Amino acid sequence: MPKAELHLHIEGTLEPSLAFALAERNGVVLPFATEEELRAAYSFTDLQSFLDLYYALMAVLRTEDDFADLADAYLARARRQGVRHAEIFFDPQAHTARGVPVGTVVDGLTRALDAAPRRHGITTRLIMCFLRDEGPEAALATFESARPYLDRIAAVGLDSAEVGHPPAAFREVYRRAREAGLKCVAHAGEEGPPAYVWEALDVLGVDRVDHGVRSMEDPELVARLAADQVPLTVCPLSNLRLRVVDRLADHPLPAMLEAGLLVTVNSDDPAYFGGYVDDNFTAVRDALGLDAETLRTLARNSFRASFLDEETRARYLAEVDAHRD
Ligand SMILES: Nc1ncnc2[nH]cnc12
Ligand SMILES: [Zn+2]
Repeated sequence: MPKAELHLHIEGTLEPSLAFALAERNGVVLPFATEEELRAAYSFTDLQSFLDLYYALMAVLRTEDDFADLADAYLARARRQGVRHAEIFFDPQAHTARGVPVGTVVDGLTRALDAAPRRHGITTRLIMCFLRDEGPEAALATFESARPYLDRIAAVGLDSAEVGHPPAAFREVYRRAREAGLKCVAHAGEEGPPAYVWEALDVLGVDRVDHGVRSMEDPELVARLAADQVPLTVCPLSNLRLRVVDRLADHPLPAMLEAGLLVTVNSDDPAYFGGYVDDNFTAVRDALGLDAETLRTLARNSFRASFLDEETRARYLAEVDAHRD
């Protein structure tokens, strides 16, 4: 099924094999002797336990080539999963903190993204995320340091440790982003309460909410999201691995669809969570008993919720309608 992926951290596509290859290339010593040892650490109790490993492993990403190789490897895999369009997050602060300039990151990623239509048959957008646990001043400094690259960036986002870091503090950086013509998204309602989703909508003015699954605890919020058809980028295998849900069979995805929300299915950090986007489609189909029409709705939603121009969006939607299993 043709689909768009709208919630994908490029750093979360760093597979153990590439991590070890880049460690070797850059002379970085990892605190794991083998790929098996590293994989054994992929047992998470919550978001923070994942983030600790996610940031640690980024030590191997140092040069423009590293970022280009990382993105190209993701795009090759994504195409095999039916992805025709990808809107890709990156975390500049996770790299500048280690002395890697934002320009190195953007140049490497855009080298792979620019080649993607002809190399992989995938169109892309780039979304620059701020690390909410680093605070609003650091986000502002990051935004200003990225100004020379904004013509290659479609949107800003907000990620990292959610609880205790509500969206409202980031009002000014989102105002500047919108003023610069960028779209706005934010992680909210993953581990954080519905109040954070309200703030993302009303204070930051986001065009999409990333995750948003805890919105289901607040009927008024559900009504608002449905009325405005605010897209939610849901990541089922991520929610399972980070213990947002105990079992995939308990996932609120069917209730979200039932409530008329514009829901999409995505992979978040596929190298860590046991599956790329089509694996997420298959997992929810099997665990939640979703039928073929519902899966097609999810694929249609992914293009409807994208930042594509209308003409390209219509072309992809026609591909979904023409698709036969
Ligand atoms: N699921 C997630 N939530 C918040 N920040 C993240 N960074 C990478 N993956 C994330
Ligand atoms: Zn995410």
